[in-house]
This record gives sequence, structure tokens and C-alpha cells, in this order.
Amino acid sequence: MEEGASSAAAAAAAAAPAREAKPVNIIMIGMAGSGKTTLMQRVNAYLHEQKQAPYVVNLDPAVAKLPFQANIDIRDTVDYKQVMAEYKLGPNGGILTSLNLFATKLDQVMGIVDKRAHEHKYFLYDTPGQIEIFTWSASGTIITNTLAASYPTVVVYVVDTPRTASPATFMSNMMYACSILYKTQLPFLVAFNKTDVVDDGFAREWMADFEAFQRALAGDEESFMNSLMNSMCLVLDEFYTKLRTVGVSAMTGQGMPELFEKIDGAVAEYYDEFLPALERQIQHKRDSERAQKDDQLRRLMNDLTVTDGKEVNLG
Ligand SMILES: Nc1nc2c(ncn2[C@@H]2O[C@H](COP(=O)(O)OP(=O)(O)OP(=O)(O)O)[C@@H](O)[C@H]2O)c(=O)[nH]1
Repeated sequence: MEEGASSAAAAAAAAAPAREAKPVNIIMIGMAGSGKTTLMQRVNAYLHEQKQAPYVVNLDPAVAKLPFQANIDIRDTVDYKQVMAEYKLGPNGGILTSLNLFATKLDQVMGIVDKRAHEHKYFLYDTPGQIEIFTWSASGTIITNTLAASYPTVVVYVVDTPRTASPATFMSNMMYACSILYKTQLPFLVAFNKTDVVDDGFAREWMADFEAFQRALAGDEESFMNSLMNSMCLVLDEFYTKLRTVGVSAMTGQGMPELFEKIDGAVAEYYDEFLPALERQIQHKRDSERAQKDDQLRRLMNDLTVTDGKEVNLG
């Protein structure tokens, strides 16, 4: 029995494509102005230099001008301004509806991704600056879940380092990062961007030592916000211990090799933790559906009283 199971597992492992053969999806998420698009451009250029041209997907319907050539561009499928006019929506409603319309064509996108999967090691996805539209919408969830079900997928959360140098904005940004991590459950990496302007050393220190963060807070005047943050930093301490971070500059290209080292670590987490958990979830769903069907069948059989093998009493 055991031998049979292990040979079946070995056969399954042999049939599954090797980890290295599968491309990696990198989804850039971040607050407006954090530098997602510039970082996409930098990563794109870096990968070209490494002779690993990525496949680039733009999921921001409202971006006016892209500094790189996108292989798939949401703007080719939906006209954001027309959507706003047609459905009488404001800018955010327009982006959300455009994303919803795009999600209805996701099977076609996945068809293209599958076709290109053997040609590119990395697939890069730029998302709208209105972060909540992507992270908390049904269409954003459908897109990330669909990508993650097929290929290793990593979320890169881009932070505007100079704008998070005050304890209050740092804490807000980290709480947002934490909520996205727990929402998507995907391997996650925080990229402290714009390190050409402000080094991310302060952030690393605050994450490693909450007393250092509390000392920084103590410099600010006493307020309800400060005491709230004092308690919150203890909560986030657990989140920081598991968090991958890297300092980068999309402007100068500083930190690109380190970014990809961390992405490799996140991909390993995808295979070692995310995928087995996903498979367990799928198995659990199948088991409970089967149990439900068996239960319904048992009830039906109980209701059908068969007498002497011929007559069926439905009463
Ligand atoms: N100094 C510096 N500026 C940067 C860096 N990355 C981006 N910027 C600047 O930050 C601004 C915003 O960059 P974008 O790439 O448009 O940011 P975004 O997150 O895509 O913005 P949205 O599309 O509005 O969400 C631009 O003026 C960029 O030139 C960086 O590493 N260093």
C-alpha cells in the first residue's frame, strides 16, 4: 500500500513540470505615487539586461502614458473614459468597472499567458494606484487567485520610503501591507522604493526593534493616535518577523539583484507553503461536496422503502 502510494507520488512529481520550468507572476501593488510603474520599467530593463525579457501586463486602465511597452494592456480591451461616461461613474467607479469588464475576459488572458509561459521566466503586472480598487474588489481577487492557481505568484508591495519616514505614515502603510498579505495569503515582499532619496535603514530598524519605533513615536507630541500606534506596533511585531523586505530605487536601479533574491525566496514559499495549502483547500472542498452528495443519497435511500424487492413506497 505504502509502496503504491509512494510510486504514485513519484509519478505525479515526474509528470508535474519542474519548478524552474514555470514562469513567475510578479504583481506590483502600492499606494498612488509609490513608484509602481517606474519600478516596473526598472525591473523590465534589468531583466532585459539579464537576457530574461519579461512578459508585461498593464492592469491600470487609467494610466495616461506607460514608460514601457506592455504585451497585454487593459486599455486595449476597455476604454476607461468611455466606461465612466456610459455608466455615469466617477474616476474610481470607472477604474473598478473597467477592471470588472477586463476580469470577464480573464480566460482569454490566461490562454495567452499559458501560450507564452515557456518563453518568459517572469510575468510582470502593474496595478491601479487606487490600491483598494485592486486589492479589495472581486475582480482584483479573481485576477490574483486565477494567476496564483496556475503559476507561482508573488505580490511586491511598493512603498514610497521618503513619505513613510514619519512613524504615523509608516505604521499606516505597514497595516495596509499586513491586511493585503492576510487577504491574498500570497508570498509577499515589501519593496522600500526611492532609496536614492531616503535610505530604508530607519524602516528596517523599526521593524526589527519595536522599542526603536516607540522611541521615534515618543519624539512626536502625545496624542490618541500615538498611544494607538504604540499598541499597534506590538501587534505588527509578529507580522514583521515573517516579512520579506528590500530597499530599491526605481530611479537608479539600486537593489535590483537583492529584489530578485527576495523574489526567489517568495517563489520557494509559494511551492512549499501556498501551493500545498491551496491543494488542501481544494481537497477539503471536494471531500465536503462528496460527503454532502453521499448524505443526500443516504437520505434518499432511507426515504425509499423497498418492499420485497419490487414495490417502492415513496410515502
Ligand atoms: N527619486 C525617485 N523618484 C521615483 C522613484 N520611483 C518613482 N519615482 C517618482 O515617483 C513618482 C511616481 O512614480 P510612478 O511610477 O508614476 O508611481 P505609481 O505608483 O505608478 O503611481 P500611480 O500610477 O499614480 O499609482 C514619479 O515622479 C517618479 O519619477 C525612485 O526610485 N526614486
